[in-house]
Amino acid sequence: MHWAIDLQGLQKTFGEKVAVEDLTLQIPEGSIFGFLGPNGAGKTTTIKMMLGLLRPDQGGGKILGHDIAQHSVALRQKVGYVAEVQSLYEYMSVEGILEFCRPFYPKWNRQIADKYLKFFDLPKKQQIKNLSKGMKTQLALVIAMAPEPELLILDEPTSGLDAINRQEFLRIVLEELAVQGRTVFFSSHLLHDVERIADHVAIINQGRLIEVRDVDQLKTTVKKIRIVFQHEPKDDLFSFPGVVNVVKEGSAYVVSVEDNLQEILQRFKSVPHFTLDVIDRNLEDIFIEKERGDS
Ligand SMILES: Nc1ncnc2c1ncn2[C@@H]1O[C@H](COP(=O)(O)OP(=O)(O)OP(=O)(O)O)[C@@H](O)[C@H]1O
Repeated sequence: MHWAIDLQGLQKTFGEKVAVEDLTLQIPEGSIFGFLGPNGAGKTTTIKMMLGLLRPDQGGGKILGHDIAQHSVALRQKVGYVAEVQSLYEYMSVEGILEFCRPFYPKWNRQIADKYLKFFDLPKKQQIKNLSKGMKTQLALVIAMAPEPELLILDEPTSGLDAINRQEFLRIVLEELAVQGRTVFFSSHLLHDVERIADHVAIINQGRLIEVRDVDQLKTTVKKIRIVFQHEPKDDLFSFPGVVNVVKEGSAYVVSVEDNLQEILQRFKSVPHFTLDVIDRNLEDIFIEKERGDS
């Protein structure tokens, strides 16, 4: 397996605050990877360490095979990055900044830049300082896409965009990059966006990686079973690998399952019951449960 991103024990502390703690994460080439977490979880700090913009206190890693500590130009030319807050030269015009960026990238593709300028309807002559926040994000994406990056890193890419532009933005990420087998790493706290486009997802909270999952697997094997028994079941009914949480809601037991779904269903079905329902847990449920530390 080739890893596009291979991070080993990354750690960063600001004063007393451990922003990222012993983070190890490997992301296969060609995946669309959603990096989920609430505000202050450590997403931006992780991304900045990946890009060599922040030096880790401990640990290290490789991006597209390049050591992150080396700040290599070759790596920068292969990675597109859209920051959470855009720091573009405000005095330049839209076309001016594209001309400015072009010489840094041997693979800069003018047709791609033009295509997205048109697509987002960005005014070429407009000064950057007069663009809205969403337009700046769109321009940053144009700049990140034009060099045909092997890896695109997006930090909360949709936060400044309205709903329609968000959809379009995500569609581009999917159509242009995923189809070509490039890797996309994007952070978000919007579960819905992540669920729609990511094939893998990691959840980070308080600097710690809580979970890394395959989204399809998550959707097929991670379920809740809601069951109303005819008689109170024996305690050991729920002691089975894959059962991660059991909550009593009125007369029903709601059992969170992460593995061995079929076996667990058989087990429950063999006990006299009135009703048994299998309920999907979407990322949001899982995320909230993990946040609370329920499971
Ligand atoms: N330069 C800094 N100096 C001090 N503390 C910092 C610095 N950068 C980040 N932090 C702290 O580290 C923690 C992680 O911040 P980070 O920006 O990585 O989170 P995030 O997940 O990207 O959050 P958000 O979604 O709000 O952008 C926060 O508690 C933040 O206050």
